[in-house]
Amino acid sequence: MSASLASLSPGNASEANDLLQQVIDRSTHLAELVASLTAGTTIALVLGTLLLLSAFTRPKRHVPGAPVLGRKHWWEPDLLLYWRYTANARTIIADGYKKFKDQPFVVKRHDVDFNVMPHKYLDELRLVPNTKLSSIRANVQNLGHKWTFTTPMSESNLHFRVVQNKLTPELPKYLDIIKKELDEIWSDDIPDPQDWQEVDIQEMMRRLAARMAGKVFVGHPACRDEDWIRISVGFAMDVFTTGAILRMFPPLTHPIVAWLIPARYRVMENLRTAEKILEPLMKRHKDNIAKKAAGEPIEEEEEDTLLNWMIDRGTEEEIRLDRMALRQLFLCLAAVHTTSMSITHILFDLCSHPEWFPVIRGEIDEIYKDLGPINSSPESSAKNWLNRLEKLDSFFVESQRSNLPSLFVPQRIAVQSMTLKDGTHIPKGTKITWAAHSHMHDTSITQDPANFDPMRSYRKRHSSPELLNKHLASSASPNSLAFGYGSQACPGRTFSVGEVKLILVRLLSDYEFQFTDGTTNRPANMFAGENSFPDPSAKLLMRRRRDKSS
Ligand code: HEM
Repeated sequence: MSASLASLSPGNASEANDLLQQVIDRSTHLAELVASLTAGTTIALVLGTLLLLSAFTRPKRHVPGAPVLGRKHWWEPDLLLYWRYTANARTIIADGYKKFKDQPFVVKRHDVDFNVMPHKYLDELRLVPNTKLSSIRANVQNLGHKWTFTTPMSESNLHFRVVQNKLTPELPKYLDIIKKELDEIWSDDIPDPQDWQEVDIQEMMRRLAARMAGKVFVGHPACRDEDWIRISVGFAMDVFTTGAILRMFPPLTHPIVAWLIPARYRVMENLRTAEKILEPLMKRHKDNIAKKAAGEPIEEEEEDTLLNWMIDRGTEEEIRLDRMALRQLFLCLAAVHTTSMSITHILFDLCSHPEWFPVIRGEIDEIYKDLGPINSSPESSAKNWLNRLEKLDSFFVESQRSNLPSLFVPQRIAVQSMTLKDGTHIPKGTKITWAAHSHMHDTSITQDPANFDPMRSYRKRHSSPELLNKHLASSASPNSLAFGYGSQACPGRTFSVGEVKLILVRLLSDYEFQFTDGTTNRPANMFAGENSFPDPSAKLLMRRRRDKSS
């Protein structure tokens, strides 16, 4: 339009006036149109534009030659693939595994392309350090990175070191500690109904897992502080919700979408509350260090918590209050829901295969007869006692195989480009993963994989003396990927297996469970993208055991 105005000669003034009038009219219409837009429409328009832009500008990091899955027609834009993935990841991944299990393939999520690697590469990549292939970067990306304030987690691995170098080596001590705590707080969270009562077993288990983790992470009395329990459960939920909503929109839109997500404001509140609770604890510990150094007496011995270990060993930056608040809540995120979901899944699996209740209870009763109650003598330390629960251990393994929290385990981001022995190139920034669920349900790996067979690992362990310490619930092996694999596999796995067993021993010894509709039909797990979880609305009926004499 500016070009046509410039071409007018002075003699054509009336024509110019007409044209000018038209311009003014149109601008007025445009102004009226803009003025008539509601805030909602404006946001929708801006988001729509960014959505389209993102679809074409999003970085694509692929292992060269890897086919892209999830497209129904060659002309489909990537945007459709992203949405299809959110609703249908399970089918897309299973199809990909069937077609391409011996070569890398790509599935597209809104924010990232997953390069699904063949199983044969697991061992080659097993010991590659996090400076080259990073698990924490992959996790932080899943959690919404800067939009959920989790990015600093990828700058230090103090959270990993404290679990690996403090909690796990001192496991016997910490299991005894949490057993005592469990006994003291049990009746706060667990009802004792004489007749069938509907219970929200998932919420009950979240609270127990949060309390157990709290006892070890921050000690008493913080572990019993309702605010601490609330944020150690809530932080994960709020971060996941924020991350999941953000993932439904392309990265270019995140600066806008993030501000519209209520859960993100709760993440901020969780972090502030953690700082308030941790500040006096950190000060007390630092004061005590100073007193000890000066040879002065300290008023009260502190508990040997993971918090104190980190203060003693972390750099100034790592133990800054805001960083410590994030680190503690991240540890809760890693520890609480994973553990509580495992217990829920085991109970659901038992209720759908109730013939296993007497078998597991029989095992528990036998150990009682041999060792007495847990911690009643030097031989009955929690670790010794729980190690003897071989059938429960095997049930746990099968329950995990059937209910993996993520279809993709492990996940890594290539911090630098690397080339594998067979020449396969992984460009810097690529997200690689393994289709753990498909692999663990492959008939060449697991016989009759659709069958829930809880004694699979028990039979394997007892098939030869060399295998007795293999195939455990806490093992991270190429065919058992629930805890990841290699040097970055879950460092808290032996602790979490101990927690799960401690809680189940008490639940199964004292109570009966069944589904609310009286059937043995397990509520189907739910999926969002690659993540899977028990149906949040699923409850159980619970009552005190009637077949127990004392
Ligand atoms: C049944 C319960 C649990 C499950 C299924 C689970 C699963 C996992 C998985 C799959 C990973 C990633 C491993 C990899 O990429 O190779 C992981 C990492 C991790 N887990 Fe666990 N975990 C559980 C309990 C715990 C507990 C109780 C703690 C702490 C006491 C813990 C602390 C961690 C930490 C610190 C990481 C490393 C995070 C990172 O730096 O990337 N986990 N876990």
